[in-house]
Amino acid sequence: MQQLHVSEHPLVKHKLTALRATSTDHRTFRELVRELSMLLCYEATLDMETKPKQVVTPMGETTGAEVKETIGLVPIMRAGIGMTDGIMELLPSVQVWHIGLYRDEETLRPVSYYNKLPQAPTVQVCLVLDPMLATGGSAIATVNILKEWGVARIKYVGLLAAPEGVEAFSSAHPDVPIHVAALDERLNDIGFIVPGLGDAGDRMFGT
Ligand SMILES: O=P(O)(O)OC[C@H]1O[C@H](OP(=O)(O)OP(=O)(O)O)[C@H](O)[C@@H]1O
Ligand SMILES: O=c1cc[nH]c(=O)[nH]1
Ligand SMILES: [Mg+2]
Repeated sequence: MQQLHVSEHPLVKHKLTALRATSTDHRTFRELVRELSMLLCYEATLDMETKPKQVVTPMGETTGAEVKETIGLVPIMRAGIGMTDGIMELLPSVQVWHIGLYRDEETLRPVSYYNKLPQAPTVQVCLVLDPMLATGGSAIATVNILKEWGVARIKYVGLLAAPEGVEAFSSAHPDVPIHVAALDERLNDIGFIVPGLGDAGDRMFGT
């Protein structure tokens, strides 16, 4: 589990606690997901490559930096959509490529329903966005799609992970780092993360 990065940031812990609470309404839930996503993105992009860039200031000139890599956000619908907006504001010239997957309630296997990736990759780095890594099936399937597309570097950014999901994901994709706000205790018998936060998509969109 070397590729697992669990945030230690006090703000992440504070906001995640509010997110988990049953009493948190849909609007606040969305706002917290947005804020947590930005904080986690900051941590997940600490190793992003830059190149020197000259800048003229009112007081002179200096060498600054600009992000070198082209970055793609890959939100897994539906719940991953809630993580996209805030991160788009942080990252310059980002592209967003949606992937539609839902988890079959009986088998817990991901079912694909949307993928409009063009033939050749248009980004160098992809951040897969989905709040919940439960069995890991949805995240594994998405990274399979991105590797087949030809993306060189991929990271997963989520909010909560179950140990079972981390294990499965790390075995399938040992090269892909996982960035989350917390590693929870376990999955229950219907594949939900415990203590978790319930159904992320339903809480986000009020369904
Ligand atoms: O790790 P897994 O076992 O694959 O489970 C995680 C998936 O389940 C949830 O999506 P869901 O299927 O509920 O779809 P939704 O976002 O449309 O509600 C969640 O957002 C992940 O995509
Ligand atoms: O706990 C869980 C597991 C999968 N998907 C969710 O939204 N919540
Ligand atoms: Mg759901």
